[in-house]
Amino acid sequence: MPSWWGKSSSKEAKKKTSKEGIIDSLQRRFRTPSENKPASKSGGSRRRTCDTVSEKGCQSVAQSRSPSPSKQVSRCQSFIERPRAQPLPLPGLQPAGIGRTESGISVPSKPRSEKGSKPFVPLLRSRCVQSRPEPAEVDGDVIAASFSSECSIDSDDPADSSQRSPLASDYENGSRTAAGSPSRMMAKVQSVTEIRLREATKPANQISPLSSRRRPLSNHVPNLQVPCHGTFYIAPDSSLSSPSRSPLRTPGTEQVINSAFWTGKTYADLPLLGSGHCSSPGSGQNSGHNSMGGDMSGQLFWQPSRGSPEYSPIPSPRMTSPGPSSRIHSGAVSPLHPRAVGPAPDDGKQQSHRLPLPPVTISNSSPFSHPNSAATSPSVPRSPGRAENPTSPSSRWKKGKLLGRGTFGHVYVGFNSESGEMCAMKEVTLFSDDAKSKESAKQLGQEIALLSRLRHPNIVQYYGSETVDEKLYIYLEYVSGGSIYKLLQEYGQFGELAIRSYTKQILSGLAYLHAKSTVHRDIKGANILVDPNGRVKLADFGMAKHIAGQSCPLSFKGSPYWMAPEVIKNSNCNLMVDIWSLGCTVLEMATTKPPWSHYEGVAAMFKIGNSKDLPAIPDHLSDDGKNFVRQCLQRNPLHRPTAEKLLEHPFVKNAAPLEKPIIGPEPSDPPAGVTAGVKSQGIGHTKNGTNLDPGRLAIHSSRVSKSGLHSSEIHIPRNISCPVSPIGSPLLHSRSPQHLNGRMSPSPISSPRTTSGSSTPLTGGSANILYNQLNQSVYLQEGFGIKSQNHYTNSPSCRSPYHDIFRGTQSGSQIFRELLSSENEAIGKHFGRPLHGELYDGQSVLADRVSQQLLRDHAKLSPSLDLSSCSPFPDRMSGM
Ligand SMILES: Nc1ncnc2c1ncn2[C@@H]1O[C@H](COP(=O)(O)OP(=O)(O)OP(=O)(O)O)[C@@H](O)[C@H]1O
Repeated sequence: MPSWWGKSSSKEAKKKTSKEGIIDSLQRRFRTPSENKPASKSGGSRRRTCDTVSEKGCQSVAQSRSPSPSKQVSRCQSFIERPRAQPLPLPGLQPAGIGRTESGISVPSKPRSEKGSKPFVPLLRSRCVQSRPEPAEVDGDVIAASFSSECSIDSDDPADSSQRSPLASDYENGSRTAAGSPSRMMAKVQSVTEIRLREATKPANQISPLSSRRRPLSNHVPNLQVPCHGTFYIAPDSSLSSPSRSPLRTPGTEQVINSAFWTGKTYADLPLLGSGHCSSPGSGQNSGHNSMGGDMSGQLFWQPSRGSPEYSPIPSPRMTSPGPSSRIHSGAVSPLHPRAVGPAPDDGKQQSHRLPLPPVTISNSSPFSHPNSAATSPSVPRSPGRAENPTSPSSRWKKGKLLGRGTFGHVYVGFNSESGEMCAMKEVTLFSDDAKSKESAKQLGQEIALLSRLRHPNIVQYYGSETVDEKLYIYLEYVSGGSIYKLLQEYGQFGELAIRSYTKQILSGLAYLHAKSTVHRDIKGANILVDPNGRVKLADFGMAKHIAGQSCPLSFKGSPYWMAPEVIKNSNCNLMVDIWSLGCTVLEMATTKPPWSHYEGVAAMFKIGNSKDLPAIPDHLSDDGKNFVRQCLQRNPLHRPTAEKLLEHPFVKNAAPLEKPIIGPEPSDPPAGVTAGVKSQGIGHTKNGTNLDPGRLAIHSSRVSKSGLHSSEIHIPRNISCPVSPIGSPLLHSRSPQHLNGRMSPSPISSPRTTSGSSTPLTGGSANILYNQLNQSVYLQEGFGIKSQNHYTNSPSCRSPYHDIFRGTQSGSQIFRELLSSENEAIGKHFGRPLHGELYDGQSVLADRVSQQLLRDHAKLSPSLDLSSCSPFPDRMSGM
C-alpha cells in the first residue's frame, strides 16, 4: 500500500526501522569489498528509505548478490506493505524526509550533503529490500510473487538507479513495467512466485535482493546478445533507453544485465535481472507510473518510475536520490547524466532558466542535414553574449518549474515572456557516445513520430522539438491541471459525474487513436492529464505503437495493474488492451486505486493473468458504471467493445460536460476594439451572441455534428480565464470566427505575437492558422485568408517524423535523427494527412506555429535553406 494510503507515519517509521535493519543485514551479507566504503550505507526499506539511502550514495547489494536466483528475488515496496491512507502532506505535516515546495512539488526535506557538489555518486543503488509480506495481507497463491518496486536492476545513472523501484509498479506509481516476452513473462512470474514463496519462508536476513546491480558481464551475462534492431525492443523506460544511464558514467554490470535482459534470458537468469527498476511510479516526481515497456522478449523489467514530482507524498527513490534529476530543489544536478549537470528546476522557489542557447553557426555539413533542419549541421554553441539573439527561438523560452520527471528526462513549464504563452518542455539529454542515449533517442523519435501525427482535443498536442547542444527539447501542450493520478492523490476519489466526463473524453481520445490503428498501451490515471476546465488529455505515448496488422505480438508493455490479461499471458495484444486499461482507470478514478492494487505488482499480474476473477467494483458506482467497467474488463479481448462502441454506452453517452457555461459580459460593456457583432469575454471571444468560446467551438461543434444536435442545443462552455490552459491559450483564438475574415483578434496576451510576428517557436507571427468549425477543416493563413490544404505547406500531410527542427550541435541532433528508425517511417506511412473534417484543437495551431517558426527562425540563420520542401528528408520520407 502506498505510504499515502498508510495509516500513520509512526507505523511507517517502525517499519522503516525494521527494514533498515534488514537492509543492513543484506548489505553485510552481500556487500562486496568494493562496496564496503564509508559512503555505502544501509538504506531503509520502502521508497522513502531508499531515497535516503540513495541520497547518501550508499547501498549497493547487487554485485554481491547470491548466485541463487531465488535469493535474488527481492521485494520492494508493495501496496500491501505500505502504510494505508497516509494523508496528503499538508503544510507543516509532511512526512519525514519529504518537503513540499511552493509549487507543490514534494521533495525530500532531508538535507543532502552532496547537493550541488555531488551530482553523481557511483554505485548508488536503490535497495531491493526483501521484505516479507504479512501473511494476513497476502493471498496464499501470490504471497511470494512480488518484486520490489524499489529495486533497481539497472541504471548507469547512480542517481537514477538509486531512485528506482523495480516493479516500479506499485500502483501508486502507476508504474509502468517493461518486460519482454509475455509468454515468458508469465512463466517468470510464476517462477518468481515460487521463489517468493520459498523466500517468504526464510528469515528476512536470508533473503537476498533480486537485484539489479551491475555485475561483470562475464559473470552474469555470459550470453549477452545485442537486441535485434528495428523493433521496440527497448522500452523507453529501460535503462538502456534512458539517457540518464550512460555507460560512460558508470560502466557497470547493471547495464550489461539489462542488455541481457532484452535478449530474453532464461528464467534461471531472471532473478539477476528481474528485480527491475526500483522506481516509485507515482512517488515523488514520478507521476506514478511504473510501467513495463518495450517490445522485448524474455525480460522482466520493471521500469523506473516516472512521474510528476508534484504529488506523491512518498518521495520517489528517484526523486530523493542523489540523482541530479531527482532533486528538484537540490541545485546543480543532472537528471540524466553527469555531464548534463545543470541547475535544478526548483529550489523551493520557482525559478526560470533560460533554455540552452542555440548554436550560432550552422552549416550543412552534416550527413543528416536537410534543408529544413536547423539542427542538421555542426554548430558552435552560442556564447553567453548572444543569449538575447532574437533569431533564437529557444532564447525566447524560459524553462520554468519542474512538472515531472519521466523516463527520458524532465518536463518543465516553458514560458515565453514575450507572448505570455506556456508549454510543457520535455528535456532529454543526448550523448553521442552513450548507447543508452541512442536508444532513448530512438524511443523518443518513435514517440514523436507518432505523436506528431495525432491531433485531437483529448490528446496532448505535440508542438515540435529541437535539439540544443546535447539536449533534445520536446514541446508539448501544457496541461496545467496535472494527471488524474495526481488529482486522485490530492483530492480523493472522483464523483461519478467527473468519472463519466473523464471517461467519455478518454474514450474519445482512444477512439481517435484506435482509428489510426494505434494502441496507447499505457492508459492509466498517471498518463491522463486534466486541464483546469476538466478537459482530459491522453499523454505519454512512449508506449504507444502503431499496429500494422491485427495485433502486436511480443509486446509486453503497460503498467501491471492496468495491464490486460492477454498482455500478461503473451497473447497477441491489440487495440483492446487499451479498453481493459480504461476499465481499470475507471476503477482507479472511483476508488483512487486500480484493481488488484492490494497485490504487489507481480502478484497482481499473476492474478490478472491467471485467475478468472474480476476486480471488485465499488458499490457506489451506478449500474451503468458497473456495467461499463464489466464491459471493459472482459478477459477475452474479443468481447470488449471498441472505444467507438463504448462511446454509446449510457455511462458516458449522456455524460454532462464539466465546463461551466459562459457568463457573458454586461451588454453595455463591450471592450474597446471589438468588431461589431463580436464581443470579447475575458480573453475569449464570442460570435454574434452565440457565446461560444472559439477555443471550444470546434470541439463542441464536433459534438453537435456527431450527435445531430442543433446549434441551439450546444452546451455553451465557459472559458475560465486560464491563460495557461489550452482553452485559455491565446492561440486558440486563431480559430476565432474573426479569422475567417482574415482578421486576427488575438487576446491581449497573444497580441504581441500575432501582430509582431515575433520569432518564438510557438508564436510565429505569420504562422499558418488552422481553423475548424462545424466539423469542417479550413486552413487559414494569417493575413491571407483561407488557404487550401494543398497549399498549406505545414499541413500535417507534410509532416514527417523529421519534420521538427533539430537545432543544436551535431552530436545531439545527429544522434537523434540518426536513430530515428525505419519503423518511424513506417509509422508515418500510416499517418498521413488527418482526415478531412478531423477535429483540430487550437493546440494544433500552436503546433503548426512551432514548426513553422522553427523553420523560419532557422531560415534566418541559414538563408539558403529551402523551406518549400514538406519533407526534410524526401529520400527517406518519400513513402509517406
Ligand atoms: N504536457 C504536459 N503538461 C503538464 N505536465 C506534463 C506534461 N507532460 C508531462 N507532464 C508531467 O511530467 C511528468 C513526466 O512526463 P512524462 O511521463 O510524459 O515523461 P516521460 O519521459 O514520457 O515518462 P515515461 O515515458 O517514463 O512515462 C508527468 O507525470 C506529468 O506530471
